[in-house]
Amino acid sequence: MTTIPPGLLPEGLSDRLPPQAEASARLVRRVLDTVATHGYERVMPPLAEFEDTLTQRLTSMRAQDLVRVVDPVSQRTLAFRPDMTAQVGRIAATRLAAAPRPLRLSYAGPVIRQKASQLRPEREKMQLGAELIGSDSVPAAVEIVNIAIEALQAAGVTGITIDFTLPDLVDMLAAGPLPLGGAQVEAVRAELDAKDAGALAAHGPAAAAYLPLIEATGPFHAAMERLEAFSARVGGAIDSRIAGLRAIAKPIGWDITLTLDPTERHGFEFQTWFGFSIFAEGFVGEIGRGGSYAIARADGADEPAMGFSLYPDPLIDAGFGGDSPKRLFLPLGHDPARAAELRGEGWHTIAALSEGEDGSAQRCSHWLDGAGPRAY
Ligand SMILES: N[C@@H](Cc1c[nH]c[nH+]1)C(=O)O
Repeated sequence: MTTIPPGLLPEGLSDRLPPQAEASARLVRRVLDTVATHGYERVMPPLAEFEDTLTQRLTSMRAQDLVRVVDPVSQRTLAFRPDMTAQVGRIAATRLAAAPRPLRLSYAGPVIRQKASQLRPEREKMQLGAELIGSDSVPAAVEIVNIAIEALQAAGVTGITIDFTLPDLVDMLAAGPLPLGGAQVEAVRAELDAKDAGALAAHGPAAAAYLPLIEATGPFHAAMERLEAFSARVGGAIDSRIAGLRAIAKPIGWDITLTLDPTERHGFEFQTWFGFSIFAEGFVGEIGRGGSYAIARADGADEPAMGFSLYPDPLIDAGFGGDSPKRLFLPLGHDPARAAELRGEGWHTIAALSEGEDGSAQRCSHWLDGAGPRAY
């Protein structure tokens, strides 16, 4: 058997080093502190759990996305969590089943997927977020979207774009005013994903009726007008969804760019009537996502919920939040009380352990010369 070099990690798993590890922790702290001010209390589910309990709560959690291991203790298959929302749902449906609703919970931690995405090679990602359990109403969506924005802004993220979507729109239309056969639904969804008008029309007149949805994409207000015109043509079938989207958009600040992609479903496998993606200027791919969904309760009923998750790793990789504090070298024999004061003022101190140490080699910009810091 060949030995594995000590520095080699499995594909898609990596170390975070200084200063990014601290930048990541700081961003997580700021986001969670902000959501806590809105009453969201933190839960810490385990990194792995029984595969069955992880996949039961959210219908879209497909077993093939999971990294699985056989637990030598229980002899059962365990899976690493690919998304903490499912775990929060399990907690809400079991241990906190009797807690008053709406229940507001927050979380942060690594999640692991079997396959990396097309945009990023990592299989382990930091995920953090908030879930509002007990409602999937428009006011719940307003709360969740605005807290997501506030938390990102408090962490220093600028140039935020929110892209709204209606994840179950095609299903709803296919079951109502624009009927489609079983196989046709999938074909229409695929062509809408590809925004391929020609291919959509080629599936026949029933499919072609969905063409205006391709046009109802882009900057929010113009796209909403096209969606309204479409709704009028199908007997006002999606008027209530449109009113919901308008109500959610209304309180969002002018500094946020809003867009609409009503049939976007990538990443919205379990969301119901409302979904949104979060982008930050200069970063490829989403940095967050959220929406409405249903949690399966122990009694078989579904409980409505609304939430968001952030994936801040792309921001951290790009150096976001990496502003390192000033480092001060403390020579042997320094005044510990003065050093404590300076730490209180924001310095990070690096204390000499032996004679002859060089503070600048420890990346210190200053050293403690008597009572005050002096630059190298
Ligand atoms: N956890 C979901 C987003 C979400 C949170 N709550 C509802 N939806 C995701 O990462 O795709």
